[in-house]
Amino acid sequence: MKQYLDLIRHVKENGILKEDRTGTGTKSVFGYQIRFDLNKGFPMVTTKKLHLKSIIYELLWFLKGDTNIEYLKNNGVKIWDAWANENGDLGPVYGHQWRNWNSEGIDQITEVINTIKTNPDSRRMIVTAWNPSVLPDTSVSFSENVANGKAALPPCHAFFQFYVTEGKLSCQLYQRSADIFLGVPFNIASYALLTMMMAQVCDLEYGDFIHTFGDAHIYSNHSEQIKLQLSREPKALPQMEINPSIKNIFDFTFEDFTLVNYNPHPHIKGAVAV
Ligand SMILES: Nc1nc(=O)c2c([nH]1)NC[C@@H]1CN(c3ccc(C(=O)N[C@@H](CCC(=O)O)C(=O)O)cc3)CN21
Ligand SMILES: O=c1ccn([C@H]2C[C@H](O)[C@@H](COP(=O)(O)O)O2)c(=O)[nH]1
Repeated sequence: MKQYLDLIRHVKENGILKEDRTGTGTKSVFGYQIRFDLNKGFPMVTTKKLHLKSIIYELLWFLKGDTNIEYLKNNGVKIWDAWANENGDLGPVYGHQWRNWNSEGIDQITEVINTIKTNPDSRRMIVTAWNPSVLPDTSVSFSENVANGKAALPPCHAFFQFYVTEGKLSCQLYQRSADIFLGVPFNIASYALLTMMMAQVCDLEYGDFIHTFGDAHIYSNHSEQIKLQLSREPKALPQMEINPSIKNIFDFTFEDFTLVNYNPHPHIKGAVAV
């Protein structure tokens, strides 16, 4: 995961100190891109141990169109707890926009798969979670926004596009805001996995995952953790094995994924900025 360590070094060396919504403070750059050839191993950060279970269940939860944390909780995933209301709702976040955009019945995932299969040269194979009509009012609480039909948080991984060439499927993500220590390792693995799942159900080989960043930041309370990661020697990438019999994107279950040869350095704790 040289690409991830290079991103960290780039922000450490070129980042500007910047205040942020959470009041934590960040070192930030605007605009950066990394690329992973999905045939060269599964892009899981190895300089700290990642909780793959949370990544897989979160992705399956997005694909279900679910926006209540109950499913995540039932599977031991806590990463969205801080933003949900007392009923576990987050408002119309990622899953809602992917499967039922703007509550208009537009299933962007089904539509993009149909286009990949029937018109792979299309330059319009896009899924957008960004929906200006449900952006939260930052002067009120997360739960008040949810009560008003708004999203608790606007999407960070906001917009992605597919591309087919030589029988391979690639995906590029635009992430408007990126927490380099906590969020980004999850986001890389999640979109790499989504690209591989999409390739399998469209009978295509794996291409690249390209990750484009807007505001890429290191929170001030993550600088020791980041330093520790840079001191560690990266390990070889693991491989992700996916049950080859699944041919419908909505049929995948947790048991269909097996990560092999993942030998990371130990986990590093860090507080999440809310
Ligand atoms: N500040 C911030 N950073 C984020 O990455 C983030 C948000 N907020 N808000 C919305 C989602 C939630 N995401 C999160 C939230 C928490 C962890 C986290 O605490 N990770 C720990 C524990 C992992 C686990 O329990 O599975 C980690 O060590 O990776 C990761 C991603 C990504 N997003
Ligand atoms: O998938 C995700 C979701 C969130 N983040 C980070 C990026 C920011 O640090 C916060 C969101 O705060 P905003 O003020 O809305 O930008 O969460 C992430 O890295 N990945």
